[in-house]
Amino acid sequence: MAGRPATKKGAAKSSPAVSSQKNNKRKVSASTEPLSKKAKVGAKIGNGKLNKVVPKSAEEDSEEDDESWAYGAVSDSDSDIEERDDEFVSAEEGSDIEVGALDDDFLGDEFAESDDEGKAPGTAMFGSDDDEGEDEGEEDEEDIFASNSEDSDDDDDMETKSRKLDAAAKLEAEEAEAELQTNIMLESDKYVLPEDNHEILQSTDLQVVQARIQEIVRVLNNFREMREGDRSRNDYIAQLLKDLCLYYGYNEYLMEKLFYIFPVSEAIEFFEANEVPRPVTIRTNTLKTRRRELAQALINRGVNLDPIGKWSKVGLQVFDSPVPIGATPEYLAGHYMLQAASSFLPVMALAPQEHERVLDMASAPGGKSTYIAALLKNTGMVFANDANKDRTKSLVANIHRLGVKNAVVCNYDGREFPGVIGGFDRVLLDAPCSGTGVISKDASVKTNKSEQDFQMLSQLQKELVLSAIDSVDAGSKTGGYIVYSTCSVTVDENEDVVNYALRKRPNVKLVSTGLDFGKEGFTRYREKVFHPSVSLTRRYYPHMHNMDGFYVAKFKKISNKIPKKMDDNVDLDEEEEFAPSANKAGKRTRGGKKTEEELEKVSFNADEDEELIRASQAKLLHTQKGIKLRPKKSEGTK
Ligand SMILES: C[S@@+](CC[C@H](N)C(=O)[O-])C[C@H]1O[C@@H](n2cnc3c(N)ncnc32)[C@H](O)[C@@H]1O
Repeated sequence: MAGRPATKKGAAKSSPAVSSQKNNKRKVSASTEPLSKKAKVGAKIGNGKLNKVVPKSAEEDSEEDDESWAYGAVSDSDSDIEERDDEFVSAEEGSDIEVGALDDDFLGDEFAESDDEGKAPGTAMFGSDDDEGEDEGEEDEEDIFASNSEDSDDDDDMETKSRKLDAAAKLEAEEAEAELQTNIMLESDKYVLPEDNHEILQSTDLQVVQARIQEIVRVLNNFREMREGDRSRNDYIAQLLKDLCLYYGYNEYLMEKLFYIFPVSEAIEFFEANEVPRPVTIRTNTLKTRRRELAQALINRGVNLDPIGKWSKVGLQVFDSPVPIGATPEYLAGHYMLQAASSFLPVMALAPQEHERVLDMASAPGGKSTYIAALLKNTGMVFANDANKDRTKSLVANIHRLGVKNAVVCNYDGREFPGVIGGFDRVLLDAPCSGTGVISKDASVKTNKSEQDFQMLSQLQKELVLSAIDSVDAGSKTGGYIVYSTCSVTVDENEDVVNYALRKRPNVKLVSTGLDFGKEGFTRYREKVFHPSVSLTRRYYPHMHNMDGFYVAKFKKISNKIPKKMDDNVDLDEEEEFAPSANKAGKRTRGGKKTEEELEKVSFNADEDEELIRASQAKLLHTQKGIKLRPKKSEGTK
């Protein structure tokens, strides 16, 4: 088995469990500040306190309520890649918050962490946020939240107690570690793998499985000392994967894909965090109100809330509410959007500037488009596109509700851009994805994704990201940026796509997302090696950041010219060769059809991709128009 990805030291630190299904409750958990010591969703297995949470049933589709997320291209229900309207999970088990009938764009999106554990994320990350006029009155805001917080003394007390407990636990762990190093290993400490598969298959008792998981993790973490005889690491891992599938209910393919993203103990934390709902969060619509006014209005209705964390000036975390948070008068008046904290991140990375033209290529139901419009202060233009016509209904509804006046809603396959219109200052591609970052919202992801789904999604994402890049004007005075994001944690849908874009479009480079928390994107993963700049991208995890799993990458387009031959071995350090020409930049068609020259430039014709593209087009024709193409005869076939 190939080696696991290199991770930063300390990243895999296992933490005491603090999560429970009540983790939305202020007294129990922290805010959606990136998790450090506080509120870290925990390795309950490691602590022998595993608490199985019954997966939620799949949410019903709802036109009004559809949430912004993942999935399937322009395919319909027979597609392998389904399109789903995920919505805010109302009345979830363990949550006191009813979202109500009108909830909208939750998104299967998610969240982030600090690179240095325990380091508070910076406050002033985004110039554009400052423009929202949120600075003044911050003290007033604090007063509001302080008076809303009956528990603040308790919290202080709890914090002190919690610090003491942390210190005691640390000491104990150090002592235990020291003991391990000095004690002579007893034979009985070694974990003997069950010899025959029959026995393994029959041991479906979750307590037995849980105990075995604990044991194997213990052995893997101290392999030299604790392994039995000449058993290999792979023997133990094979058993562990089986047990994890059984325990958490994933199919083997997905389990393996997710498992290798993390060091062993951290993988367990990730799976465990997927069993717990993320905090309920809302985004203040600054086109209509300010955060402190909104907070006050909701507090007056008995809502218990707090700012989402220092990293956002518009987010609020709702701990509990006596009223459905998706049907308050403030909600109906468009003062806020129900939106996962993680889904703020790509828009913050995009950092749209007033008067710009921005394309949101896959935008329904509009959580991010409406945030972009708010940052533009209703100036400039947001093209909110989505390939799924049904989903554009909720997009339009949200645009109206939130008072967005600078949006154009369109319904194209994103791959048709920039043929539809190009020359944008910025493009957001919040791509359709597998949703592996939002398993806590939709447990069906655990079993309904096959290898083929991942291949198709990754292919679609690659095609879309090239279109997104080609739709931006490198000569934009204020912009020239593309943000790619997904609510998935798999490497195929993230680093692999970004690396592909770098190879196929040497006229872009990766730049910092401007998000000062989140784990670095991988530059190697198992047998794959990516461009070093992929470390500028950011990963967000439920167990680390208490947000949905998410990924954000930001490109800067440096030229409108794409070299004719897109050589896979192109040396990205030679990108100067394609340095922008200010004159040519202005030539990009605005609002019209692509010229022949442009079509040629953006054509996607690498041999290696031909078959996949053809398959994807055939599928599209079949699902959309009912046309079935005959399989192409390969050479030599009669
Ligand atoms: C993650 S969701 C977008 C969520 C949205 N950005 C938001 O914040 O509300 C992905 C969207 O991509 C759309 N989609 C799928 N295939 C597409 C394609 N080929 N072109 C454009 N949109 C597509 C889906 O209909 C879905 O609405």
